[in-house]
This record gives sequence, structure tokens and C-alpha cells, in this order.
Amino acid sequence: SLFTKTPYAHPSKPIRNKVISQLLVSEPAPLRAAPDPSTPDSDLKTLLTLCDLLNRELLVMIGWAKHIPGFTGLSLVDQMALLQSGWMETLVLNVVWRSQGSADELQFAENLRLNESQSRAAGLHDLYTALRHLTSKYQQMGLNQEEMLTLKAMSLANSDAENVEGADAVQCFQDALHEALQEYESGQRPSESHRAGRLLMTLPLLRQTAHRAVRCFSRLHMEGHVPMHKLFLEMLEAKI
Ligand SMILES: CC(=O)c1ccc(Oc2ccc(O)c(C(C)(C)C)c2)cc1
Repeated sequence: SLFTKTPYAHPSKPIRNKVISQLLVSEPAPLRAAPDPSTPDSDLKTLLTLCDLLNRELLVMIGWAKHIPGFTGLSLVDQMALLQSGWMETLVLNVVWRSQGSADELQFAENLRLNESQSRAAGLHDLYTALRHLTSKYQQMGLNQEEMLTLKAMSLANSDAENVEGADAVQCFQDALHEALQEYESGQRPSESHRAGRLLMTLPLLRQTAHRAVRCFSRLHMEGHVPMHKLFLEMLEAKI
């Protein structure tokens, strides 16, 4: 009838899942590393540049989270709790996604890629092996951008923060993201019936990779060579 609202599929864009299309439009532009031109190149300079990049990524991530459908429906306390427990997984997925196109480098930024020997020189070998392991897992699976964005939002929603006030609201937030993934995968042609489950089953490895990254930073912090930004230290303390 004239009044049934048939969804209008724009010819060039297939009808996408609402949650996933919202995640696509709110994906921030990748940041660029900002090495200090007056400092001579050194391993410490690499670390300082990476630290600065991470600090800016943290700030961008906080703004990004607010665009995840349902996130701002949580109490502010719960929004902060999810960010404090899920930030590392979220940032790890970002670097792993950026590194998908490379066989042996980590692409922290378009203008900052490290291979194994450069990572080792900067004291980041543990980080390198952990992130490359997860990167190759997603390369084997042929992870696409829609799936990466959904997993990123899920990793925040499912970060198992301890002191959550509104457990039901968080559960509902998680369910909406899970539903979006299921709907997206069943809409794929050819649809792979186990795809959504396989993607969810990579989350334990993502959690483990984030913990290995935290250990790497705690060691670097203990060694005391690298000054770390206050926000980063606060977020790091929330993970230890
Ligand atoms: C403090 C310090 O020594 C440090 C060393 C390396 C580093 O490199 C990174 C840059 C961006 C980034 O997103 C990530 C993760 C993906 C691991 C979060 C790591 C950041 C900080």
C-alpha cells in the first residue's frame, strides 16, 4: 500500500545494517605520527613518537565511543568503566586493521610502520609478536571493514569491566551489537553460516593480545626511559 514504509535501497549502496552504517560513518580518520623534527632519529625518539600517537588515539577513541549506537544510553559511570577496561583492545584492533595489508610490519600510522627488527630495537619485540599474531589471524580470515568495526564496538561493550552499575543496560548494548553482526553476516552472499561465531571466537585472542601490550608498557614504564602521558598512565593503571 502507499503507506507501508518500504526501505529505499540507494542503487550504489546496498541497504546496510543500521548499527554498522552508523559505525562506518563515525569511524575517525587515521591519525598521523608527529615525530619531533628537531630530535635526531633514535630508538627513544621512536618510542616518544609512538607515545604521542597513542595519547592522541586515546582522546579520539573517547569521542568515537559516543557514536556507538547505545553507548551514550549507559550511565556516565558505566561509559567510563567500559572505556577504562576496553580501550587497549579497541586500539589494538585499530593497529591490527591498519597492518592487515602488510606481511611483516605493524602500521601504527600511515607514516609510522615498524618491522620486527625496528620493533626489537625500540624495545617493542613482545608487542610486535603479539600484534602480528593477531594480525595474521585476521588476514587468514579475510576480515573486512564492517566486521572490524563491529568487533571493535563489541570489544568495548564486552570488556568485562568490574564495577558496572547498569548490568542490564550493558547486556542490552552488547545484544544490539551481536544482533548487528548476525544480521550483517546472514545478509552476506554467499553467506557463511559459521562466520559470526568465528569472529566472536577471536575475541579471547584480542583480550590476550591487549594484556600482552599492557605488560609491555608496564615494563617500559618500570624501566623509566619513556615519559608517559598522564591520561595514558591513568588508563594503564586501570588495566593493572
Ligand atoms: C608508552 C610507550 O612506551 C609506548 C610504546 C609504544 C607505543 O606504540 C603504540 C602506539 C599506538 C598504539 O595504538 C599502540 C597500541 C596498539 C599497542 C595501543 C601502541 C605506545 C606507547
